[in-house]
Amino acid sequence: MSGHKLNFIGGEWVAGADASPDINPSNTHDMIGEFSRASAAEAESAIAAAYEAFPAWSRSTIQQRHDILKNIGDEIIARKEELGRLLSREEGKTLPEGIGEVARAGQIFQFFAGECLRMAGDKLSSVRPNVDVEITREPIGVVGLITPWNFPIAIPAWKIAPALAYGNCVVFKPAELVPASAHALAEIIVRAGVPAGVFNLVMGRGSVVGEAMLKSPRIAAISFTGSVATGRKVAQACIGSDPMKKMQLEMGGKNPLVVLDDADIKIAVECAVNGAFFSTGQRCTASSRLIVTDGIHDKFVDAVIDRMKGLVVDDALKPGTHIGPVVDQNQLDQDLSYVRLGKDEGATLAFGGELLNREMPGFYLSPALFTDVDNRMRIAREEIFGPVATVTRARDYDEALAIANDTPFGLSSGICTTSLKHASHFKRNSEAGMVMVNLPTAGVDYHVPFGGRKGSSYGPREQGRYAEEFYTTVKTAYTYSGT
Ligand SMILES: NC(=O)C1=CN([C@@H]2O[C@H](COP(=O)(O)OP(=O)(O)OC[C@H]3O[C@@H](n4cnc5c(N)ncnc54)[C@H](OP(=O)(O)O)[C@@H]3O)[C@@H](O)[C@H]2O)C=CC1
Ligand SMILES: O=C(O)CCC(=O)C(=O)O
Repeated sequence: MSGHKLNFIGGEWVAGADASPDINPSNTHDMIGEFSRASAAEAESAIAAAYEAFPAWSRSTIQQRHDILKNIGDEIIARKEELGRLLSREEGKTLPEGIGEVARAGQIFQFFAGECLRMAGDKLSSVRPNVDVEITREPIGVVGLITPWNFPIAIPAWKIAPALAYGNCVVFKPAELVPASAHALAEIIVRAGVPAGVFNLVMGRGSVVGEAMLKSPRIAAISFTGSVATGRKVAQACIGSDPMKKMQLEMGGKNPLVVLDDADIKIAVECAVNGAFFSTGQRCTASSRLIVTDGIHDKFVDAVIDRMKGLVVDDALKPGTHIGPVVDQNQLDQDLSYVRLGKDEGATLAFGGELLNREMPGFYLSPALFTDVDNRMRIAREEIFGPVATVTRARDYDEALAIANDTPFGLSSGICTTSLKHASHFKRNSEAGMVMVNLPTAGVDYHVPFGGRKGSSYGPREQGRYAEEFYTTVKTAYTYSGT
């Protein structure tokens, strides 16, 4: 196991029980490196180290926390090209997307550096005489952060940065598919001067490391992003543990983009293609359901297909690539099985959905567009998490809105229209946590809340100043000052 990258536990870089290879999905002959895989016992020592470090870190000054987070953010931004290349090599999003994601991670750390200084409480009069009431926020303790593979640095950043900013200690378990970005981030965090035990990186399997975190009574809260199935397991474990854990779950989406007759067609096509297929459709905010009114339907579908014909699917690092490979064989199998299912369900595969050969072996799939899709079909209800989108025809705005809301999910939604009346009505009546007007459903700002409703999310919002709701606990103090 010599030469493999190590976990960071209690202030030390330590080898795991074994190691696993990190493979480039654009070229499966390219191994990025080998990364330690922790055992349950190693996960427990990370939790113990975090638990021990918590009393001192929770009392650290806001200046200390600010400086550490700012240093982290500054280094990430200064190295965005190099780190973006690493991210694109291991996850398969294009190089501009990889660099953009790294820059966003840096901005998130810088934002939360500022938030340390802005932490505030409330001072109120009591309903009783000579009594004052103070409401303050305190850190919650050790937080376990479990992240997915599709945003290998931005999602860890938007969990780690607020966790540290508000005085919590962190045990971070990245997805096994993307350890290189997580490890690079950990090196930066360590270099920025975080005291021993405050931040711990525990790479390894969800079923081993993740489960150990869920079982531990020393972890006060879990923030998870990933699939609905795993999210449910996390929720059950958090409720079942003693004491119960606070939890924040970000799960899937089946996000509608409504296109009305009066839409600017160029904007609508760009929103659809970007939202559905960029980042290989592997975004929980992807516009996987296009809901199009009668008058524009045929013109819109033709224009989207024309645009899709010009999309270059190739090696993520190659200049000119618009869409990189699918992340791995499992996800590719899932995407292909939904393409088969769509045809079996009676939808029309209007474009794509084919395996592609490129110079090197990788998981290449042409983006797929289904038309004649009934919203009851499984391809319109279940998250596919690949470059596969459906088009459903609607009579008018009212029917389009009803179809948009008819889903078990509620993460993001969008509408393309030039009508202020319809845009305003949609913003008020869309059953989603994030609503976009003439913008793709994916691609969000880093300083405002992120999260959804229904089956998409559970618990307080992530990101922006709303993040403090999850990463702090409220204390109400009463003082009697005498007569
Ligand atoms: N909403 C979103 O942003 C995402 C949704 N997905 C959806 O999930 C599907 C499967 O992707 P997958 O990566 O397997 O998603 P998972 O939900 O399984 O993985 C997300 C994270 O949870 C960890 N994990 C897995 N099992 C457990 C467990 N029992 N206890 C604690 N942690 C666990 C994973 O670890 P490890 O991977 O190391 O085993 C990973 O770090 C995708 O096809 C897509 O539909 C996936 C990613 C992101
Ligand atoms: O759309 C975005 O910018 C973020 C998407 C995301 O967080 C996700 O897919 O998990």
